[in-house]
Amino acid sequence: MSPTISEAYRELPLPPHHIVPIDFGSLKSVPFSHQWFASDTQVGKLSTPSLKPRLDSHAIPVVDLASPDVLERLGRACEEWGVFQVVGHGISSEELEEVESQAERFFALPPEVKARVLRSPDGGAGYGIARISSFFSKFMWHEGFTIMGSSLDYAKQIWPHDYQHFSDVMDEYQKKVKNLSQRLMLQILSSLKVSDLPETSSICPNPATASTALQLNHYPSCPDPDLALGLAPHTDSFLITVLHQARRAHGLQVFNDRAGGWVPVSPLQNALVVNVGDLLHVLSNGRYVSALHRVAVSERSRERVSVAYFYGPAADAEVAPLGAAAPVYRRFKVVDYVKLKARELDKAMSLMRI
Ligand SMILES: C=C1C[C@]23C[C@H]1CC[C@H]2[C@@]12CCC[C@@](C)(C(=O)O1)[C@H]2[C@@H]3C(=O)O
Ligand SMILES: O=C(O)CCC(=O)C(=O)O
Ligand SMILES: [Fe+2]
Repeated sequence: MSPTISEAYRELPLPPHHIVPIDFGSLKSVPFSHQWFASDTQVGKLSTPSLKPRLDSHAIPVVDLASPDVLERLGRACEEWGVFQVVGHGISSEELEEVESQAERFFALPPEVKARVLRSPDGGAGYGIARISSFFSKFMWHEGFTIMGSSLDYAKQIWPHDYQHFSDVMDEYQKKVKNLSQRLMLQILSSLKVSDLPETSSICPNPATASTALQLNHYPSCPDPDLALGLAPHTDSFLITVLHQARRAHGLQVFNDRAGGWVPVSPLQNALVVNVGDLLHVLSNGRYVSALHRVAVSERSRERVSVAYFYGPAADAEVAPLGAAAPVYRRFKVVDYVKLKARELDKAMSLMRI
């Protein structure tokens, strides 16, 4: 049997307080455990003096997949930002809204029902706090539900007599967003203009063996948004992430060197946000940036939901810079990188440098 991404977490089980979220619904103020100060948001070299973004969001590229110069636009967006919004992606707004409302339906359940699908201490999928939480001294204003593969078994545990709809919606969405991810990956890889791309084997990647995860994110309404942080700064690990953020749900910010700070990624009607992940950064030999991003809790008494789809090569596939005369990253197995990141977080990428 080939390894799966979840197996990467076997060696590093998390304690329960890094799995089970607090009962946000019962809180009238932000507990000390969830109050962030400037020094808490330091991740490696990047510290953030304030949660207020410094710039406006117009700079984030919007790429229409139907535009004739789509490859050039994708390439530039990946190189300069590592994040962009796609329109003309073919997934209908009805479908996105349905996924969003099923996610809301799940998060609205009482804590003891959500606990039926709790992530296991040594696993990757299930309900709980984001895995990166263990690297920070404060907890995030966030709960998540990671689905790997079909959501049917989870749905049966959550709604024993009414599981079909949730499961149909989530699995149908995974199919569509997987097709979109594959299409984007092929275009992004051709935007790299590498002369001899390997066959659609491991790296390209092969949709039949790809590592995928659907992550439902919930940022509950918060009594004091200035004190809390939705999701701490991180880069996504796989090749690309395709994210749907609910309308009017501000909060996602991306760090950009050229812009000199945090830039909000404002929700755009019918657009999906695409992030370059660590593995695409490696394939491009460092040319495409794996975007550092975070989520601020922007508004009082407004909750926020987002749905992220992570797309990567098979867990046992090998990744290395494509066609680079002077590679700056070693060749490594995807599963080994996920293990290393579980231990080292933001240091993992530089440990793979030659
Ligand atoms: C398939 C993935 C991708 C994961 C790990 C695993 C399951 C859940 C994903 C997230 C979702 C929340 C942010 C993140 C940083 C986290 O803590 O869990 C992501 C992480 C990654 O991109 O590394
Ligand atoms: O909720 C968001 O906008 C971002 C979520 C995210 O970064 C993630 O799931 O990795
Ligand atoms: Fe992310």
